[in-house]
Amino acid sequence: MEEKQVKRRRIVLVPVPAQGHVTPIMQLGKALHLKGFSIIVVQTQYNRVSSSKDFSDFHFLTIPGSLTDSDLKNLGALPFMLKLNQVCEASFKHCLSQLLQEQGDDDIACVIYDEYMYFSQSAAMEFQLPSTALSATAFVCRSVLSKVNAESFLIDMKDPETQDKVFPGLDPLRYKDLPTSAFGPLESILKLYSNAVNIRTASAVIINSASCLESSSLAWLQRELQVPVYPLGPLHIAASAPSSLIEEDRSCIEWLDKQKPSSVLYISLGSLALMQIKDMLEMAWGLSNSNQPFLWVIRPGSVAGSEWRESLPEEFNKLVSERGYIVKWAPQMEGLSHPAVGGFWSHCGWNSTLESIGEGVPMICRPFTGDQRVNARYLESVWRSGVQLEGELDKGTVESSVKRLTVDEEGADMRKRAIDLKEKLEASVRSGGSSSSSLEDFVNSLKMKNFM
Ligand SMILES: O=c1ccn([C@@H]2O[C@H](COP(=O)(O)OP(=O)(O)O[C@H]3O[C@H](CO)[C@@H](O)[C@H](O)[C@H]3O)[C@@H](O)[C@H]2O)c(=O)[nH]1
Repeated sequence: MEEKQVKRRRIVLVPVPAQGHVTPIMQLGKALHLKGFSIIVVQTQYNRVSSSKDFSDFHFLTIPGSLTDSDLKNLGALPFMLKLNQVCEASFKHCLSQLLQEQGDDDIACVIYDEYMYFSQSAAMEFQLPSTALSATAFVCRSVLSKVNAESFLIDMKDPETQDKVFPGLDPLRYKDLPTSAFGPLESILKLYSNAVNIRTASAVIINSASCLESSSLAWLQRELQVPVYPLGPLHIAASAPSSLIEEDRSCIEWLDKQKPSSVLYISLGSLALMQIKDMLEMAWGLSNSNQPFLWVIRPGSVAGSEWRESLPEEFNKLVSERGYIVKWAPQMEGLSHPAVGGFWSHCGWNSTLESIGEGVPMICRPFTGDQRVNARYLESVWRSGVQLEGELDKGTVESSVKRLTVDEEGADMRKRAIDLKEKLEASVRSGGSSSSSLEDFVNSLKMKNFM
């Protein structure tokens, strides 16, 4: 007898073309696919996820973005995002209209877009399709974007006296911890923030965090945003979906296999951070003096000036061959879950933060920009599973913080707290946990006709 094919309703995903944003939206896609939806990923031609075996059931479409080579070379990340929003709206509308012609408007359950791809929301509205914004940051960062008037905040920040003060209502965050960006001019920051704050016009908001990590910020958002807020994180535990845009060097896992349990410091600064050679040398010497083994991800283009290898002293190269391992890109999740890894030196991007907490690994926090300072402050002062390095980087501080994390009693205490958080996060995505129930609620809301 012929098996009757059950028709799946479709969900359209619109990722930002950058690793830290692609990762959570693809994990969300995987989680929703497991709930019975068919997934269409609409990407621009910049930085695309490929339809690997992990996404063989997903359908991938590309919309033209029409940015010039000079735009791509010269625009910083924020002006790039603003421009992308201008140039993609028409092509996305065309794409949606074609999808609707194929099967009828009842068939698309929702357009889920990264909050910085806000052109998707106006396109969805034109076709009267429900839309949901995905926020790839912590609840507290999302609430900062809504609570802080960016214009007056940036003026206050010009006064050096203000920087160390706690921002009213955001304790323990200080002015200097709030998300500013080194990526673009003031004007772009204000525009992008104010557009992203328009998240209220979406039908709902999904956030990649869990209530056990930051319950009061979640409660504030649920009160203030006036649209349903679904905390579904950590998405990487809810649904594994490897979506690396850069080729992973798996040889580092073999190297980790040969190291002692909890001895290695894993160092990675995510997909965007740019490091100065001066800081890199201080790190190298501090690591050298700490006597701990290390696995260091040095992504091409992540060090200002291409001659970093030549800038390293010969002794450091010797040290790397004896006690360290350098790769261009690692399978990070596998690395963090490896028994040899005892600590993580991170820029505190939100994915890395969740992945580290999710594996019970304590952190050395050296944030660069944007939300990373908020995450670092929370890791040190709220979750108490990290130490933050502030001010000028020098080899003495690097050495002592590596020892604090991997050798001292303080590191063992941080590890205990990190493991406690890991257990709570795992419980939140298990059936009946807060994030798992929230996913059920979101899926049920998609079945209702009035979800708009
Ligand atoms: O060798 C590596 C290094 C990183 N990763 C992965 O790359 C992702 C990096 O994401 P994240 O830690 O969030 O850093 P960024 O790439 O810097 O992410 C941007 O986007 C994030 C989400 O909005 C923000 O929190 C950050 O501040 C912003 O810089 C993570 O999933 C890592 O597992 C690898 O797989 N291999």
